[in-house]
Amino acid sequence: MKVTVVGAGAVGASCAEYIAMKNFASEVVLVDIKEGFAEGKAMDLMQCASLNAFDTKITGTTGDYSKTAGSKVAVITSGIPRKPGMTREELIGINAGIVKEVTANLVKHSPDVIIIVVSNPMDTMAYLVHKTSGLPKERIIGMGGALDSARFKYRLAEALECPISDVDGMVIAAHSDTGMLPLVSKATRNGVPVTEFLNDEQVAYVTEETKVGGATLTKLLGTSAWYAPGAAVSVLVQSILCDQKKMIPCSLMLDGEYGQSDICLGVPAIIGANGVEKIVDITLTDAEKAKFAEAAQAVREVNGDLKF
Ligand SMILES: NC(=O)C1=CN([C@@H]2O[C@H](COP(=O)(O)OP(=O)(O)OC[C@H]3O[C@@H](n4cnc5c(N)ncnc54)[C@H](O)[C@@H]3O)[C@@H](O)[C@H]2O)C=CC1
Ligand SMILES: O=C([O-])CC(=O)C(=O)O
Repeated sequence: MKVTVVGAGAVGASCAEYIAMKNFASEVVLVDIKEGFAEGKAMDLMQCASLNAFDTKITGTTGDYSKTAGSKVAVITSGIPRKPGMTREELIGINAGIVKEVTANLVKHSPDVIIIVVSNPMDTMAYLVHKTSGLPKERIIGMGGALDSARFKYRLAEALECPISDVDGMVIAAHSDTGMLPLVSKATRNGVPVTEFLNDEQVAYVTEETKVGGATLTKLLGTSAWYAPGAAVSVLVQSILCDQKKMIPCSLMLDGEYGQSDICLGVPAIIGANGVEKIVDITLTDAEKAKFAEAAQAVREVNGDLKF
């Protein structure tokens, strides 16, 4: 099955690389606006095929969306990343126009496509795709929670001084420095609540470092991260293409779930061949419910800046 990745920059190329390396897609089409850039990235990646033993065909195009026709999944990574000191929300002015235009081109050539939105501010960009694409809500997925949960597990394992594979945990709510909600109450080390091992100070450190995970990397790198974002997208794409029905937190259009409507926010969902197969309603503590509502309010304000 064919996957399109729009934006052949840092995140887009990483998405294409991880998808190809996992060898579950027949073709990945990279699209970029910069002349020759997607073609070059595709060629470089294809020259890894014999070295890394994958058969996925990777092609590139400068803006010719006819090459994306019949895509099962399209990933939108086009747009600018933040620089140190910026918030994701500050990217809305440039990225909204790009995401809207790219969405229209994708849907024109692949009316049955499932869109994964990566460009920031992601929750608002996912909302924009809902409002402008005409696609059913099951076929629009914002990627944030998969990445934020991976960062949560990284920080938990660091605090617990244990392998990351011993740790489980999930981050929901907004993909923003203040609106992320790492669910400490549900995080475990081999099934045992992490709160049995970590004191309040350690828990507060893990929570805060998780929330600013993207900002920390942006400060270190001078631009935002790409390896873990690409890997997180590849997990979502694989769950769709292979109908794995994994439970993954994603930014989805809510219609009463978690007390919210007409907003995209990170919630756990079953992701399979049809896209979003079910939003999973989990029990939150009162404090978590309050934080979820606070995050929703902040995202709603950013959504208010959109012009359709
Ligand atoms: N949701 C998430 O978890 C994450 C989101 N991001 C976001 O992903 C986006 C991309 O980040 P990077 O790849 O680091 O940026 P980048 O600058 O390396 O790549 C972006 C690419 O988009 C292309 N582009 C711009 N306008 C286009 C258009 N109209 N059509 C096709 N291509 C176009 C550019 O030419 C560039 O190659 C940013 O908005 C960033 O904030 C990044 C990491 C994680
Ligand atoms: O931090 C950023 O701007 C990019 C992003 O969303 C992330 O890495 O989580």
